[in-house]
Amino acid sequence: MAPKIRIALSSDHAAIELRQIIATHIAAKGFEAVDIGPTSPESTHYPQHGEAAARLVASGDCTLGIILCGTGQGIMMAANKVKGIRCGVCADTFSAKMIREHNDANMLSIGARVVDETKALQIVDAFLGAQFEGGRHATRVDMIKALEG
Ligand SMILES: O=C(CO)[C@H](O)[C@H](O)COP(=O)(O)O
Repeated sequence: MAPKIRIALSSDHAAIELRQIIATHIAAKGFEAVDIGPTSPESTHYPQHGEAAARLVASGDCTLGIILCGTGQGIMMAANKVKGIRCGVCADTFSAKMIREHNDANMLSIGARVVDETKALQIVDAFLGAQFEGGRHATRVDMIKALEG
């Protein structure tokens, strides 16, 4: 049997419940959910959680990552500071599909205060179900990589 694709998950306090729902959802779909928390509802700082998930992806420990905060924006900004990470915030399924197909995104960010559970799971499915198309998009992704220095 092929090893399960490992998906890193993290969030801040604004998205704990939704993150856990997503972890259960993707595990039911056959992925390995590597949920690194937090589990406490205490207020915390999204940069550290974004970085932690991003490092799992950048190191190759996990293939993809899904991160959440209130808007999805701050944790996305933090994750994108880690070399090798291409993370987009999505509030719709079209964008979630396109960041994989055109941008070769390896992380998805979702705002738990922006979308409801149903939409969030649709976004996750769109992201995980899409594949990078390569071709002309590879040229552009290489240009993004070149900006990393
Ligand atoms: O969305 C976020 C970052 O982009 C955070 O979840 C949000 O800023 C947290 O706010 P608060 O401390 O008021 O719960």
